[in-house]
Amino acid sequence: MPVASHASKRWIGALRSPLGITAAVLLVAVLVLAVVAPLIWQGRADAVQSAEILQGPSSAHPVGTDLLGRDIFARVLVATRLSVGLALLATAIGVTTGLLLGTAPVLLGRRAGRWIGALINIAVAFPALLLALFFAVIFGVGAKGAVLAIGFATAPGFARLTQTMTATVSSRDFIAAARVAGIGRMRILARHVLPNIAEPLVVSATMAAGTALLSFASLSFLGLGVQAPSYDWGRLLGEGLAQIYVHPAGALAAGIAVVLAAMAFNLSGEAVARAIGLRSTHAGKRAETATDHQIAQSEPEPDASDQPLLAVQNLQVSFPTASGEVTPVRGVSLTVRKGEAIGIVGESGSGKSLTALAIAQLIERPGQVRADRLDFLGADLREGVEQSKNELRRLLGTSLSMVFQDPMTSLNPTQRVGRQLAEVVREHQGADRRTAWRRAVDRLSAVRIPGAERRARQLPHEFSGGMRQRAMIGMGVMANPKLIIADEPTTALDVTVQRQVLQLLANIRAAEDVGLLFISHDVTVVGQVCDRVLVMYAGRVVEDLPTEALLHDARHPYTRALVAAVPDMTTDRDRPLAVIPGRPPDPHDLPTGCPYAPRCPLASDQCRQEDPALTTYAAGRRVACWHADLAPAAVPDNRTASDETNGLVQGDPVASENTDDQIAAPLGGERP
Ligand SMILES: Nc1ncnc2c1ncn2[C@@H]1O[C@H](COP(=O)(O)OP(=O)(O)OP(=O)(O)O)[C@@H](O)[C@H]1O
Repeated sequence: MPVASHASKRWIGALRSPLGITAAVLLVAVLVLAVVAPLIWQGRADAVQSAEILQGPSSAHPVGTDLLGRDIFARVLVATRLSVGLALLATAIGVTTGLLLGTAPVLLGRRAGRWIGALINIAVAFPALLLALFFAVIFGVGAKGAVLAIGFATAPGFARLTQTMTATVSSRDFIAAARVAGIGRMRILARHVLPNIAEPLVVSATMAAGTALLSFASLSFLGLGVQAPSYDWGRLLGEGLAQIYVHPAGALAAGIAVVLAAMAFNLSGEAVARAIGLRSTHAGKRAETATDHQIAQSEPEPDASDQPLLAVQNLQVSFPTASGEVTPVRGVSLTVRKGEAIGIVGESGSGKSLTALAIAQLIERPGQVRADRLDFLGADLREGVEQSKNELRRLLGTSLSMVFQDPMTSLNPTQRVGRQLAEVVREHQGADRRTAWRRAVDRLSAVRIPGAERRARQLPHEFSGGMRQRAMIGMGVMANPKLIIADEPTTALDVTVQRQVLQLLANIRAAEDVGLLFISHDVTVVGQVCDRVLVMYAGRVVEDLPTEALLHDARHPYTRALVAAVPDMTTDRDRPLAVIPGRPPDPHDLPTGCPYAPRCPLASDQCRQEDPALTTYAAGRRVACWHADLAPAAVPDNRTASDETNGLVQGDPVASENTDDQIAAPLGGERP
């Protein structure tokens, strides 16, 4: 298989390098000696020969003899088992404890995680050897105490590393998708988090073994580790040091053994890191060229006939700040019916994504979601409302899909695509492995991935950007969702692939009668896909209108400015693109009155003093503007001449101020 052969080539390459060869030879020698040395040389090492006390090196005793005439070389070889064995045991204790502490935030939730994080921070601040000495005193003198001491001293560093990497992986979209899919914490940890952090952990563990070996030798040397009559390298070093002026070779032998064994572990860690480093560079390059997003998934639930799929009233999302609270979503109301596509459009920061995340129950503490109503398929999703968590989890997991935007984080890079799709039906429908796999291949074909059977066995980096996105949509429809929430699903794609993906979403909606909540900053794209459009500004819906009305009958000056900023075939290409001047307000510092007033060409004193409510002025049409009636009823055809009326300025969006927040028309975009 190409993946396997590629991976094995890298490992073979790393193993054949001078570093790889040295590390492998040293490690194998140390491990073999640890096993066989006591079997072969134990008798010789323990044989007391009073006639040969403190002899120098000779052919019979290569590094001489000790105070009791015992052969030091044989003793150093025999001590390999205890020295290496105890170091490995201490490392295992350290790694396990570190893993448990580092993954605690994922398993126990944020609050417990914060306490444990604080504990780790305190522990990490102490040098490991100092901690080892501290624990050695607590656990008592002897090998057992030293193992525990070194193990617990290793744990904080490992916990910190695990915690950091877990947090990084946890913020990626495939984890959010798994959570929407209702996959439990333990399983997310085992299937999605640990495989993605395993490689650096293995490298650190190998290097930690080298450090544990040195620490153990130090404790034994100080008399806190292995006690007579047992002996390890640390103890032999101590004994040899007493005679160093008589014959230095005796002391050196144990010292060299410690150095060589520690090198064996550290170099092995380096070699593994290099093999992985090659791989990450490769994967990174592939990922850079990829573009896409992601879905979580779903499964059929009997639908209550004409009840809306999703009913949201006065949704608010807040976060605590140093001076109180900021509320980036300030009272959004919307309804999505079966088979209906609703678009949410607005500039960056208007609260579109937070609205989607709040609906999918993905706002994490300390974020707070409040709503007068938040019903999905008749179930009340609001926090604190008496609901069985398991039922809610199942409902969201089976009936709601999320498609995310981020091209880099859409699929779990360590799992084959087919397996990721199959997991959805295995989790919620208890399908057996083969059935789930067949369904995954079937869904990949349904989203027009050629050679679905073969592709299902590949890893995400082998897919092109558009293909990964289609695979994500395939995952989204693994279990027949009732609602798909797509957050900027085509932003990172080129125009052709974008069109294919939009078509695919439209087909799925038509064929499966799925509701779609489609979020985009691009009014053109929303116009192509949706039946209705909600325009968001500063955390509120400022206009709600059918897509047909978007072009010629929008009433809010902001909507009109968004539409007018999109170039079309009649746009004068010699003039710079039109942009909306100024930037959206900061949710921390909203102006009094209508938040759009500072940018609005129609703003009056009333606008600057009173915030207009979203008001229904015709069936299915709502607007929040004091001057909705004054606004020209349509965008005139000659948009260049009318840009001023729409509040646009001519300017190079790249060169002008506040570029990021302005709507620049997509290249090659079409009018809705
Ligand atoms: N965890 C958070 N804590 C505090 N503020 C947040 C948090 N997440 C988002 N915000 C703020 O909420 C506002 C709305 O964010 P949101 O991501 O919903 O915007 P958006 O309209 O989706 O923009 P974009 O198109 O760039 O994704 C932004 O000002 C953002 O800085």
